[in-house]
Amino acid sequence: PVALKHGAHRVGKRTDADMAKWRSYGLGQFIHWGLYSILEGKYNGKYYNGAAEWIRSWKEVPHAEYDSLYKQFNPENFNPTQWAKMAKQMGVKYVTFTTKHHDGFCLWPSQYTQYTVANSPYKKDIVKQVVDAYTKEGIDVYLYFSVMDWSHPDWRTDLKTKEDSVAFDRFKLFTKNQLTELLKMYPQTKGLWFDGTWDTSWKKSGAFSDSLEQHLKSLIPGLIIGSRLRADEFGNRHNDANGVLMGDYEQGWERKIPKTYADVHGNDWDCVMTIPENGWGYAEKWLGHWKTSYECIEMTTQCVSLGGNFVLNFGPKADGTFRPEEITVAKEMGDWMKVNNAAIYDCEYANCEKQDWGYFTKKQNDDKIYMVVFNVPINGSLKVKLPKNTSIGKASLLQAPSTVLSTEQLDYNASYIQLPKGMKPTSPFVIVIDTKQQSQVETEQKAKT
Ligand SMILES: C[C@@H]1N[C@@H](C(=O)NCc2ccccc2)[C@H](O)[C@@H]1O
Repeated sequence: PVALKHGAHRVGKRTDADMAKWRSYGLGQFIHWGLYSILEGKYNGKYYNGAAEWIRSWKEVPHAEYDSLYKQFNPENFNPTQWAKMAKQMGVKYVTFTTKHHDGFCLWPSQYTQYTVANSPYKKDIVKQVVDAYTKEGIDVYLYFSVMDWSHPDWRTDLKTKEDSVAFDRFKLFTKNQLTELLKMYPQTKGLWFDGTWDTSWKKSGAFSDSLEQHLKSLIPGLIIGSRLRADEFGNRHNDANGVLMGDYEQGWERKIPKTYADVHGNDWDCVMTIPENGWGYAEKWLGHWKTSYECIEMTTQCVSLGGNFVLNFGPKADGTFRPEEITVAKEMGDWMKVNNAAIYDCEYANCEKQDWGYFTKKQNDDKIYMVVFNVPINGSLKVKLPKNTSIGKASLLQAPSTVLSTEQLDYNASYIQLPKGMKPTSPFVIVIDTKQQSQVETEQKAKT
């Protein structure tokens, strides 16, 4: 292995209680809200076909125009309690909220810049209101922070000259100061979700990113920070020069989901996902397909079945309200989670091979296995293959525990589960199976002879 001073400081998953809590979440909410929400993905009557929160980078938008949008920011319908209650009903266990996106506008009254909500007509501290309201609903709060800051004169995409390095040193101190004040002002923060760290300037700042991470963790012990913050001293990101993941979980799954367990390399990970095809900030027009609650339920299940968390994004309008499509997705997911959350919360990879009818999840610290069924074969019987020497003890419906399902054993680790005759599922449902090991089976069979 390569001798590294600023690579990963741990091999394998964190084993502390704070990380165990993170690992148990299953479902989270992302919220992207900022000045881009005012433009709604369009400018001068033309629609931007990129991600709406990137509209400042569109050639049609003069930077000075964009940067003066803060003078209009006054979300009169912003009601953080309503936001938190919608999230609670949806069944999310944590929220990740944009404190500062790439445009550099701060939704908290930072003392290190004038470009903040304190200087908008709204004036009040939005981050505080979100942190307090979600914490009150029992939802853990994580803060999104973009290192890349298009508004800051000292931001550099690369460090080509001495001047670049002198400026970027000032920028790094500014970044450290802002993050320090965020953790001091909002000590309930459970973790930081970093973004905007792909440029060469940051790849050349591996040692700084390492000391910054350690500094932040000294302010809030147990703080959870993903792999997107760090670079090692050779400019490697996510995995260091020895292929070891830096940070507490892998943050590479943006708008994509791993196909197999092998793809997650034994790491903790989250998948962050948009309801439209792309775009995190509010856009008046959603281009292409946007996801139904059914698709979001399947993605949540898929992520939990591979040991990760699914974090679904909501982009409120500039006035603080959510669009109907997002309200509907939250409501319908919540209705499903109300009945089926046992297969999502505190669950992990079941180490069973994927089968056509849906996904396996397994209760952490327990042998209970859940089958979340999305596809019922025409003959109404589900073929279930379990790990070697493992067979079904009892199969029952999560939503009707007294309904025991008839199972026909094919061999030690395969069975057919027959659905009850009259059962006509109209939404994904969960079968709970108590497993038994082959040695148990043999004992029972011997007892019979
Ligand atoms: C969470 C999202 N990340 C921001 C972004 O710039 N994504 C572009 C990107 C896409 C894939 C890997 C790294 C970066 C988007 O604007 C959202 O904030």
